[in-house]
Amino acid sequence: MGGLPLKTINELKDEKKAIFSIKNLNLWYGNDQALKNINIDIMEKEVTAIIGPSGCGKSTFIKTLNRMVEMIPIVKTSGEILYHGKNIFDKGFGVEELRTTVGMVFQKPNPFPKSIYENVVYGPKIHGIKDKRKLMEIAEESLKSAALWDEVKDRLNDNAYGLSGGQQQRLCIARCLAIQPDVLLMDEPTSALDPIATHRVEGLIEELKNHYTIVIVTHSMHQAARISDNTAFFLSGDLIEFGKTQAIFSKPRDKRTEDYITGRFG
Ligand SMILES: Nc1ncnc2c1ncn2[C@@H]1O[C@H](COP(=O)(O)OP(=O)(O)OP(=O)(O)O)[C@@H](O)[C@H]1O
Repeated sequence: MGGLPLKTINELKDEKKAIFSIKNLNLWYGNDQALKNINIDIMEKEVTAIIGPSGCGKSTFIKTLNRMVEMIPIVKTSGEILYHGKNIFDKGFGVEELRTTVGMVFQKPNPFPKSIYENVVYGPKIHGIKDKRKLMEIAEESLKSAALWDEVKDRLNDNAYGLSGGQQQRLCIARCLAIQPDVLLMDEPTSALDPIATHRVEGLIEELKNHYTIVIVTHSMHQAARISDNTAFFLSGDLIEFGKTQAIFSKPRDKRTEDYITGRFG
């Protein structure tokens, strides 16, 4: 019987799907255009790094993915962002749900002024989980996934502000994981951390990508090269180049990308 040729394992591996498909995305703050006709696919269970000089639109771009940027009243957008095939800008699209499944970790760790435990179970409690045993299970699992459990298991009721910066950032990651997101947006998550804490969070990101899709804004070329699968280089609101990180860093197609990654500007 005839039929389609069997696919090799490598071909099957390459068949990851796009979680986000961004099509002709434009964004303005008042009259100033910050994103210009962006087209990019964010692939499932891969790390996509967003790089580029200060003010090029990196943060704006990732905050558009969970529609957080629209909290700023002067923001206008055009184009489409398909999330699992549905346009997030469509009327009736569930923004609250989007912000649950697309979690965000910020530059500076921002735990709540509550205990370590309460920080992690905050989201699940809001989503109606009341059972104490279930909440404890979620806390343990999330803290383990964020590689923090061993350091905090004996002091879950201590205030989160007593943790180091690196621990606070991993706690914020645990807080995101507790509501079972499928995407993690990270806006320079290690810029406020020392090299050892940075190393731990980078190791954690490599581990997390087995389960989650990650988009990370970074100013560190080394970090982008070390931890990402794909890299997007932005300049003045334009997406100059996007592709496999290895290719971008070894053979950039655009002279401007090359100048940026070799430190000639930015
Ligand atoms: N709330 C705002 N109101 C008006 N303009 C803004 C606002 N936020 C950002 N912008 C402008 O949009 C452009 C892109 O800013 P954005 O913060 O996205 O850049 P970035 O690449 O993340 O910069 P950085 O690396 O310095 O964090 C800049 O010109 C910035 O001044």
